[in-house]
Amino acid sequence: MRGRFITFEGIDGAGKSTHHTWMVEYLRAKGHDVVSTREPGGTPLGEKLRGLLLSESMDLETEAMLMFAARREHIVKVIEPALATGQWVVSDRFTDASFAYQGGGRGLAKTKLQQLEIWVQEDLQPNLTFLFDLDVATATKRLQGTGQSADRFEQEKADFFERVRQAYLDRAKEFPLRFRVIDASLSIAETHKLLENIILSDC
Ligand SMILES: Nc1ncnc2c1ncn2[C@@H]1O[C@H](COP(=O)(O)OP(=O)(O)OP(=O)(O)O)[C@@H](O)[C@H]1O
Ligand SMILES: Cc1cn([C@H]2C[C@H](O)[C@@H](COP(=O)(O)O)O2)c(=O)[nH]c1=O
Repeated sequence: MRGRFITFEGIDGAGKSTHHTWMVEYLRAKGHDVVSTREPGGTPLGEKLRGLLLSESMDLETEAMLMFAARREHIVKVIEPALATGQWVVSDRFTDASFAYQGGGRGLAKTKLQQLEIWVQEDLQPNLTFLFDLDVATATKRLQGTGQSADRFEQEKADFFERVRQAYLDRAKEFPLRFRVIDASLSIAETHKLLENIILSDC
């Protein structure tokens, strides 16, 4: 049986990596064979592209195409082979991030993103996407609390993240069957309970 493909999305600092890590452990404890991965990244080439994307200044269309180039490598080398053998793939970000960041945040035309999506993904879509929705001020405070230096995206201003947040919410409205919007202001323990209930009823 084909595995399930679950993605985690949200603005930087919303908590998706925290919950992604928890979900991978939760599913493994339930006996699933889980591939834990992330974007940009997930393959040796994808991780090299991630290094460039998170640090080098570049043209917006170059940025979008590099995100999708890393994604193509990820799909062909990791995601599809895993799903085909019944493994579950749990990814910290996927294509919704391109619509939110390059589309909403930076203003790249949606039609261009849609063309890249069809080219790179063919018929592949996640079975389930968790969107961690949080106000920008709280997300920024959480990021500052980690004490880590900010990458090229995290250095963007609040209005950029307001647009990214709105683009994610628009995307969730467009694909209501796939998305579950999570109030990311809940405590970590409350969120995990919520995720557990969703997984038990959906999968
Ligand atoms: N529900 C929560 N309540 C309070 N703090 C939280 C919550 N979820 C995560 N955090 C904390 O917020 C910080 C950022 O969390 P995390 O790295 O998971 O965010 P993220 O959305 O993955 O960010 P990025 O996309 O930049 O990696 C961490 O210190 C984490 O412990
Ligand atoms: C997949 C993808 C990612 N991004 C941005 C969003 C984040 O700021 C970084 C990845 O870092 P994270 O903290 O590990 O989530 O990349 C993007 O702009 N477009 C994309 O398609």
